[in-house]
Amino acid sequence: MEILKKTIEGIEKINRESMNSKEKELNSLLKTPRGLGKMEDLAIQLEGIKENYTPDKKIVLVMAADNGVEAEKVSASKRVITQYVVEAMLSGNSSVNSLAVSFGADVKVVDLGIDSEKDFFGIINRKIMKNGTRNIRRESAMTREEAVKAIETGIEIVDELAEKGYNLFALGEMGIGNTTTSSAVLNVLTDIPLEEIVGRGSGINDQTLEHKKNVVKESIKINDPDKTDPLDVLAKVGGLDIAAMTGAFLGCAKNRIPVVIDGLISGVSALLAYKLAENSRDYMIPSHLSEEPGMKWLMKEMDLEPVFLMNMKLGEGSGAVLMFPFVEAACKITKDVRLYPDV
Ligand SMILES: Cc1cc2ncn([C@H]3O[C@H](COP(=O)(O)O)[C@@H](O)[C@H]3O)c2cc1C
Ligand SMILES: O=C(O)c1cccnc1
Repeated sequence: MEILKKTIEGIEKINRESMNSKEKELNSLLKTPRGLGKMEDLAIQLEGIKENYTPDKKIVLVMAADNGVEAEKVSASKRVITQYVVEAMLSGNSSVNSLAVSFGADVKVVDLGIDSEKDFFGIINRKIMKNGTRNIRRESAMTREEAVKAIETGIEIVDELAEKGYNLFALGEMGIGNTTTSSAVLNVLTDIPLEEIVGRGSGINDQTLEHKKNVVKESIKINDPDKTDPLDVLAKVGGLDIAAMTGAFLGCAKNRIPVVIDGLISGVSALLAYKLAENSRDYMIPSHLSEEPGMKWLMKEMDLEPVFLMNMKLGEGSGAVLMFPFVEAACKITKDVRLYPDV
């Protein structure tokens, strides 16, 4: 708990003065006022995070773990798919790797609780629960201690990677069943009705969708999480993947590193980080509007606006990494564009 407490205390607001001077600089360029729209907002945000910021080393950090609720048949895929996809990621052959190569980013995967005895080559092994979380339809996913440990693991990993020079992060995940857990967390933390949140995840049919909504409803009823206590909500109906991403969002904010949000699960983790430390939102950059219905509500809740409408519904950080070239370009505007002449 000490690491989490210190991290929360260490997250500062981004620098208003630097942002104002960047805005002035952008307004002095040979273009229409605010002509570059959101690219200008991004340039201003990045300057507030760090003066003269430019991305040097870019990374998609994937938090992987299994979710006990998979036993309720809420996903189109079997539990074992978590490890198959993780193995593909580690050999450079999952969807996110394909995109990351184009955008010059590394991909690293953390095992928080993949239900497998395998020694995955190249993984960051930080297993907290050997077989993944417990089934939220029956009991708490984690104890509060386990949830805090997973958050703190996320923080520590960001610290280690920041030490190695990574200064632009995208946060993704892999864990069959995690659109169920993240929908449950979102439903408890907001007043948005379940009908508006629960979606098809990795591709379920109408009948399973109704079943999934019931599982979320019953899981919340059985665990009765305290909506005013984000850690209680996370521990009872969340997951290790969500917890570790929550920590990573906090860790990036503490290290003054910009961090891109991916889809629903990444977004729910961002929301948890925001609830734990309001200032952490200043360091977050939205990317795409996932097709999971909860995503648009989640963005509204955080007062963020996604940039891409790509019809993506995958996770892994695949939508977030698309934002990397935009971050790079935003940093260059005031370096490259001429000043407006005095005429
Ligand atoms: C082959 C495959 C690759 C994936 N990569 C990410 N996910 C995504 O799907 C899962 C969430 O959906 P649900 O809640 O329905 O299980 C997560 O693991 C997420 O990362 C995948 C899913 C599959 C099947
Ligand atoms: O929004 C997401 O991140 C998402 C959607 C479907 C499946 N997996 C992840």
